[in-house]
Amino acid sequence: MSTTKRQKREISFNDDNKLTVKKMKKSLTFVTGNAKKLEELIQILGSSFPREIKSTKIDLPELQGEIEDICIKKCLEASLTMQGPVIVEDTCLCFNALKGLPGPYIKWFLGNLGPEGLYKLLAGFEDKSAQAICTFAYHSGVKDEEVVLFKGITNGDIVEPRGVRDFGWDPCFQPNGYNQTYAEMSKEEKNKISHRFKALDLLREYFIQQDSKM
Ligand SMILES: O=P(O)(O)OP(=O)(O)OP(=O)(O)OC[C@H]1O[C@@H](n2cnc3c(O)ncnc32)[C@H](O)[C@@H]1O
Ligand SMILES: [Mg+2]
Repeated sequence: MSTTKRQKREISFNDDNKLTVKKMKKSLTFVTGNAKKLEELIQILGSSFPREIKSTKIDLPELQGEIEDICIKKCLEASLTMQGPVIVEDTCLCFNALKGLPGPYIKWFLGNLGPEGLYKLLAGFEDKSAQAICTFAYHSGVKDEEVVLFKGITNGDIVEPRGVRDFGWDPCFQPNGYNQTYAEMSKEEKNKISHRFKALDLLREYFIQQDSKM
């Protein structure tokens, strides 16, 4: 094993003058311009996650294209900027009646139309169903290593906005099997079923396995 991959250890003497060796968590930087995403990530991963999460607020450029390509490019950009292990995330809201649009362009639709406008976009369609898709991308920071993707999807309907307005399109997304929008649910409840939770669950498993090999 190369020394760069070996887990750092903290060596100290305890009260009885015995030598203790504590494994130090390796860090992982979440690069995002969105404070709400970071807040949810911290709540979902909790303190048992094997890496220490750091964050840097950078609004990375997002190229047009398929979700996977957008995430891979965004992640490589972040890795180059940070020169170390990074994760980035891209969230899409895909209306089935519109064949998946706005999809990755939801930020611009939301910014211009607001949750009301998103609901009205589907006025002419009977099908109000939508998919909330969260894709996390990880890069180790090591040149030539590949980006790893983790995707979570929650299905639901686009409804007339209800609930608090503190995070994006939450007021107009009602997950299947619930009569509350994401914005009407408590944060704990949203974080148990959300697109972000599902993606982070896969990411958590990946790091538990990776770090247990060290
Ligand atoms: O820097 P990044 O991580 O890219 O943050 P961003 O705010 O630019 O985020 P995206 O590019 O992924 O665009 C997704 C849009 O959807 C919004 N959004 C993301 N996750 C959401 C969630 O769980 N509920 C409601 N709105 C969400 C977010 O505020 C953006 O307007
Ligand atoms: Mg963005």
